[in-house]
Amino acid sequence: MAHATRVAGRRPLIAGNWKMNIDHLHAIALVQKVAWTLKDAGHDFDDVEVAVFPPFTDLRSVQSLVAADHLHIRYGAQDLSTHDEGAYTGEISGAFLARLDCDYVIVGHSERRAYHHEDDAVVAAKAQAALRHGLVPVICVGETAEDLEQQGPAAVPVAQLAAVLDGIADRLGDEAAEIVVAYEPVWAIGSGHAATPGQAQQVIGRLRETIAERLAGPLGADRADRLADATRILYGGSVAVGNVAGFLAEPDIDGALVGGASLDARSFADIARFRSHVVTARD
Ligand SMILES: O=C(CO)COP(=O)(O)O
Repeated sequence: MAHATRVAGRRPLIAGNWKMNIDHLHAIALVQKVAWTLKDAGHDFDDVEVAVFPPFTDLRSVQSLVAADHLHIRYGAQDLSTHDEGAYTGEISGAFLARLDCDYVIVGHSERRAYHHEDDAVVAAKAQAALRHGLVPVICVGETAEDLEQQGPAAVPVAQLAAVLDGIADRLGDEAAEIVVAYEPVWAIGSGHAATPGQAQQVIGRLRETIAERLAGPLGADRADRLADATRILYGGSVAVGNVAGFLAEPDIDGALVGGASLDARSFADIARFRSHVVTARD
């Protein structure tokens, strides 16, 4: 499938993953400031969606603020349990996240894969759990520096995505089911060395093809193609005000998953306003 131009239906998504930063009191201030900064700048939230992913303990505060002030900021959690309820100490059910009006939940972030030993089967089960509760899973994939050296850039992210798709294909038969994919090369996360837009486009183009190829069997080629065209695929890894527009100028890149720069209201708002940036350097 060739994707020369961005499909009109894919609304860009600028997502801020706060990781284990910002307690619930600071969360209110940060979300308010992001919302006000964007409102003052005339941001069109229907044109570019903005979402934050605070720690679990912040979600209730964010929910209350967003509802009370009618903010257009969307939000989600950084993780969820594979289980729905029961004796799983310390776990958080997707049902609870849905009750807090979360739209999204991140699954398979490389930090969870590395520090909590989550393998593809666990990530697939988490994506399943998200869809079970009407949450959109933001499925993270990406290669380490070692993978890159040994297998090139696309092999590991493609295999990771294929494994998750196999686990959720039965749920994606439903036309309403939605997923978001985030390509985050591990070597680019928190390093200050982002991939180039061209590198990211190359892998993300392959990820889009993988959706079409992998789901053609279970869903039929037409539905698989439609889903591949409709799925938003984000780039993450040292996204900053100065580089975001270059990524979004690529045909298959539909947004950014921002870590460090999402903790500062001004930076995150400026990233969300990428349409007002001039793209100067292209590789
Ligand atoms: O891991 C990330 C987002 O999920 C990216 O983090 P940085 O933007 O800090 O590199």
